[in-house]
Amino acid sequence: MTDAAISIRDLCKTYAGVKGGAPKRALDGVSFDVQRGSIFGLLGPNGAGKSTLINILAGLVNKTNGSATIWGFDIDEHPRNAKASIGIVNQEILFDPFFTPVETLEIQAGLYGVPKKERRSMELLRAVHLEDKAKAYARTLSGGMKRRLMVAKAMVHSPPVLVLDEPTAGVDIELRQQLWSYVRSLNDAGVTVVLTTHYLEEAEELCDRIAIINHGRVIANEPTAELVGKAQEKIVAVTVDRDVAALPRSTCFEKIVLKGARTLEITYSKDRVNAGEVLGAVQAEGFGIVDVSTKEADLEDVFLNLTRAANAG
Ligand SMILES: Nc1ncnc2c1ncn2[C@@H]1O[C@H](COP(=O)(O)OP(=O)(O)OP(=O)(O)O)[C@@H](O)[C@H]1O
Repeated sequence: MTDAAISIRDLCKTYAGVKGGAPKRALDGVSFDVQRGSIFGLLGPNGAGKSTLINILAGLVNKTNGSATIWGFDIDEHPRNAKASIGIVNQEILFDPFFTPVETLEIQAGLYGVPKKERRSMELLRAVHLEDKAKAYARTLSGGMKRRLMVAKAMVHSPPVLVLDEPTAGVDIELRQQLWSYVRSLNDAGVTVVLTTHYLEEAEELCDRIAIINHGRVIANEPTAELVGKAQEKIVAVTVDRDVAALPRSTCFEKIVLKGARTLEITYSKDRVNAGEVLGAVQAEGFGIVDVSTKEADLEDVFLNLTRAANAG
């Protein structure tokens, strides 16, 4: 029995080849835990295996090997309890366009066996800012509204774990912010959240911990701050005391470009040199330093470095 919200061990999935084609190994021994109460990010390039993993948790895809528990319930031994413990928002928008949002939620609650007096369809619609659309046909909702209805639909049975598979694809910035603030409020209320996203800044902003999956394998699984700290390349912008006629040279610099008459943008590898050495190299070329600013590495850098390294290895 594990205390994790989700616990995955050695999960493998091989899809049979279509029409005599080669079988496809989509998950190749994936293991990780999602702590209760956290927001966990699952990142990876297209085709990495994220949807396969989520569909196994949802009971929509049969795993080839390995095990998974949701809220302590093994998906093979206690599939009903495991399913009741998780709400999943899929990439595709799925609901009957002829039902209204409130009907959609009532039907979903019925499917999960939520008794009528425990249903909270209007409360959920209010939370996702769709109260005034409660009785409109779902087909008349905008893309962003449909997406938010999907989130409300995933929450009808009040699961302790909410999984969002690429929930903001095609959602504009304002609605995305609204969606995230709702996800945050659910998390504040104790719901464990797992999300897959291609928006790295978003994962960086929202997630406590991030796992990166590539070609069906986990290549990183760390607290967000540590993962971001892993980016090796740093950029420092240095403003010098006179116009730069010729760029200074040094083995400390990975790259140097002139930004305006007196500002140098220098990329350096922080596992090789430190900022002091970089500035010293500029001074050694006869420049006085007037101002300095650094750019922190973001997740995009880490992600590219890790996937590049994993692909090369
Ligand atoms: N039903 C299937 N039959 C055969 N191969 C499949 C099937 N579903 C997925 N795959 C393959 O398995 C691999 C993983 O796909 P999956 O959809 O899990 O990736 P993903 O990380 O979710 O990608 P994306 O972000 O594009 O959705 C891909 O190579 C995909 O082509």
